[in-house]
Amino acid sequence: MPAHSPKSRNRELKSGGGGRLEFLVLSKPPAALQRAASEPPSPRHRAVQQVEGPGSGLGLRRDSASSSSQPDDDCMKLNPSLLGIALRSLLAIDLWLSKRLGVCATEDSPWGSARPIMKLIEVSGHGIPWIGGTLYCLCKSDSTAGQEVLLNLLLALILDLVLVGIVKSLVRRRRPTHNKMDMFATFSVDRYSFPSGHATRAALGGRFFLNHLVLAVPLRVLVMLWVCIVGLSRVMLGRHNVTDVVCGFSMGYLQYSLVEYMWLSSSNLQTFLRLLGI
Ligand SMILES: CC(C)=CCC/C(C)=C/CC/C(C)=C/COP(=O)(O)O
Repeated sequence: MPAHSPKSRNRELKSGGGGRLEFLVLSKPPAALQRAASEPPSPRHRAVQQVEGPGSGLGLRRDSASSSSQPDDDCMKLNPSLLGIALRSLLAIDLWLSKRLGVCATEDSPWGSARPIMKLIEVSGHGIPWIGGTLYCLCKSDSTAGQEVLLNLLLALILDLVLVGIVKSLVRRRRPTHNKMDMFATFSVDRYSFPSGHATRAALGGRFFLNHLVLAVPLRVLVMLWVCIVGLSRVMLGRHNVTDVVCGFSMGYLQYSLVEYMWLSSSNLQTFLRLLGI
């Protein structure tokens, strides 16, 4: 008998033909399939429906009676895309890895004794010392070149706070469950974790330092090390998942490029300050 005869198709259908069945549905719904749709769901499919809930998009909802009225929509649901599977796998790896790396999440964690030093690193990447420090240096600076760099840094840090706040409130990804929320001076959006504001600031500030300060090689290495340690400490403290930090680094890196692109020269700044009446 040929492999794709109607009888063999029906046999696959009755034996719950798996992925094969999905292709048959995509091409043209045979009469046997429509009959199957009106039959009560098998216990296995009922269980899957309960686990995934409605709208999970995993494609096993073909069994529900209502689905026979919208065959085109069903075709989409029956075939989880490769991208979807890849994203789900990445997310699962991210959660697993972040939990394993969250060794300083509480005092009772395996590396709980290193928590104070991790929190010190957290302070070094916090917005208050960065913005406060830049403002202080700006007041103390007596050269036009220095003022220009510092004012651009200040604007960059403010832009970073705004952009991170916007992305956090759009994505609304919860912080890891093992995180103990004992951070100081947070905004309300900081209950969300994507992207890591410390990581964006570290990448932005690190690039700023490397490009605008004349530093000896050991100091340049130290700056890069600090950026990496800030990122790692976010995951070790349980504040973030790995993807929050990786995306935070990318976002901070891009923000620096944006700041370079929109760089305000000292003459522009003086006009700007005059407009503000300062
Ligand atoms: C000068 C002034 C008003 C600064 C505000 C700085 C401030 C409160 C920034 C928030 C920093 C923060 C807690 C970010 C969250 O970082 P994640 O890495 O946990 O996303």
